[in-house]
Amino acid sequence: MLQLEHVRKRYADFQLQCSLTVNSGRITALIGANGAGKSTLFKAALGLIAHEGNVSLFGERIDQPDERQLERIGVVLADSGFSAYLTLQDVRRILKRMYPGFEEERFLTLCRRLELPMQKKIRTFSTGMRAKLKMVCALTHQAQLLVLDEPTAGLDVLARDELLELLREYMAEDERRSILISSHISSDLEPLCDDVYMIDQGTIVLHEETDVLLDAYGLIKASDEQYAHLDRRYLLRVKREPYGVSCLCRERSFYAENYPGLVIEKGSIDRVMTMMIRGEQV
Ligand SMILES: Nc1ncnc2c1ncn2[C@@H]1O[C@H](COP(=O)(O)OP(=O)(O)OP(=O)(O)O)[C@@H](O)[C@H]1O
Repeated sequence: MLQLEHVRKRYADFQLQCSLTVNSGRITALIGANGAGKSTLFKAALGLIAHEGNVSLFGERIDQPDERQLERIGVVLADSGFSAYLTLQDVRRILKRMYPGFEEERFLTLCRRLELPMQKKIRTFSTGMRAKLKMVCALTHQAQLLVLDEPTAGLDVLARDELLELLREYMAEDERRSILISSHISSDLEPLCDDVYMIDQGTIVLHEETDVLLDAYGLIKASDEQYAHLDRRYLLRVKREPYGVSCLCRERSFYAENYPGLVIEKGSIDRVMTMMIRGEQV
């Protein structure tokens, strides 16, 4: 559905250099700290910034998506939005002109469901209301692919939950749809996404299926002596701790079976991400 191959973008103090694939029917998450390069990757994928490397969208190599392709993508970007002087009635009219597939009824229903007032100017909207509006716009023109950069940024836990539910409903409606979504709140993405890409300083440091990450990865907490005897085959990162070392491993069950008494915690996106960035290569 969307493929980035060796995409490179250079700024004065930063370089993005990555490959990433969003497959049909999948929710793919891009996780990274502030400044890791998430927005730059999204902009490169959408042809909003010049870059090297290849981007394919809906099976076609593109420099910039054309109108026809854009109609098939629902986008939320950090710095996108409508003029603050418009109302949702205005937005409804604009979307109707922009998108042949605009679903007016769904737009109205979602605005009601998310308690977005039709008559008020957007400048009176709170941060959360603006975030909800962006999502409504992305969800109401029969897009096949959603590209969502931090769609839940600035939202409280209830509002985040509401938007994540909308994404689940969107996917349930058609099994060929896909989502690329970024966030630095990994608890939002863990139950939602099928694939996780972790990005650090412009480079993808890990790509894994979420199920594999949660089932097979683990965090070993070992004394120096225990560490000295550990089989290193599946150790990915190690970090010094007051009690000895913590190690990120794959094949958690291998260590559990072969080293009884060793403390091994289950993997989570946060734990894996922290170790991939802060830990040292084994
Ligand atoms: N137009 C630009 N000119 C120069 N540097 C830029 C530009 N846009 C982004 N950068 C730099 O690229 C790096 C990555 O920025 P980017 O916005 O992609 O990160 P991010 O992962 O989206 O961060 P955040 O989570 O804080 O939004 C940063 O160091 C940023 O300063």
